[in-house]
Amino acid sequence: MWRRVVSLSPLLSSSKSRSLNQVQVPYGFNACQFFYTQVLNSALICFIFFRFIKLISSYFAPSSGYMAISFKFWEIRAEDGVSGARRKPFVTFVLGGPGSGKGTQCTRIVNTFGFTHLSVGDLLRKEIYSDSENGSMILDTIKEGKIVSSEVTVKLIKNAIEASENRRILVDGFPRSEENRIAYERVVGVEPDIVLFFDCPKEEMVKRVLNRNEGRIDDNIDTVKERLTVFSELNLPVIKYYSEKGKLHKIDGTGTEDEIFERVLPVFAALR
Ligand SMILES: Nc1ncnc2c1ncn2[C@@H]1O[C@H](COP(=O)(O)OP(=O)(O)O)[C@@H](O)[C@H]1O
Ligand SMILES: O=c1ccn([C@@H]2O[C@H](COP(=O)(O)OP(=O)(O)O)[C@@H](O)[C@H]2O)c(=O)[nH]1
Ligand SMILES: [Mg+2]
Repeated sequence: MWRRVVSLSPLLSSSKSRSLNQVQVPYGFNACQFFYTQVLNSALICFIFFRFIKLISSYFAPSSGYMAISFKFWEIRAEDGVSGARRKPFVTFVLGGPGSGKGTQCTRIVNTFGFTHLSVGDLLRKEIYSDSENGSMILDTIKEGKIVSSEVTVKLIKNAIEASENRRILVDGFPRSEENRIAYERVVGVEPDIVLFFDCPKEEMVKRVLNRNEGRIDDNIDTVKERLTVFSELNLPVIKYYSEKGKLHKIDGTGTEDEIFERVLPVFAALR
């Protein structure tokens, strides 16, 4: 009996237990040998079993507790700029000009597909009111319709992604320039999985922004004009980049909110 167990446990049978085995007491009760073989074997099997379950669940059950553990692992690796392969969060960038309906459609995607919505504009506005050292610079930049430096924005996004327990994340309104995009990839270490672009005529965007009625300092005709120029000059190249990479889903942003969402649904159909 002993011989059989020991021969099945090459990893656990130490040279000591093997020599004991060879010298004598192969059939007698030996507490030390019993521990090395039976108890440690069971522990090893349990360990391997749970590692296996964890690995499987990280691939097939994104919202499970095990996935949360895997996500933490990704965070640690992302610090080094290393892509965590399939363990990373599932990130969707949501792009479009001012008033194209990004925020509105994000709310629907959240409700239907369980994403967490990170509006980068909202993150920046929070900074203004939280008395942070960058507050006044952000306020001035938003008022002028320009783009806040990548150093500030990417840090806010990275922190928000790391704070999220949810693996599915919508990054709304970013990257707004090629420089933004490159900085994000350098700091966070991964590319987005999907990029949505709400394509809307300028006159419609201006009309929506001027009717938005949220008390925003940039919802006025002068700022919106500047934002449209910035959008054409700096944001369109980003959209082109993702289009060439085959990641872009261009959505017609005209019509009712319902009609637009109908066009969004197929993009995420596989995630239902
Ligand atoms: N399909 C639509 N038709 C008319 N108004 C819309 C539509 N989608 C959004 N809006 C309104 O237009 C304004 C801008 O929408 P929002 O989602 O904030 O756009 P963005 O985030 O791209 O600036 C909001 O007041 C919103 O309620
Ligand atoms: O990545 C970003 C996102 C926003 N902004 C600034 O925040 C403003 C408002 O952005 P938001 O996405 O809230 O506006 P929206 O497009 O939804 O109207 C922009 O015009 C920019 O000045 C920025 O600098 N970088
Ligand atoms: Mg918005």
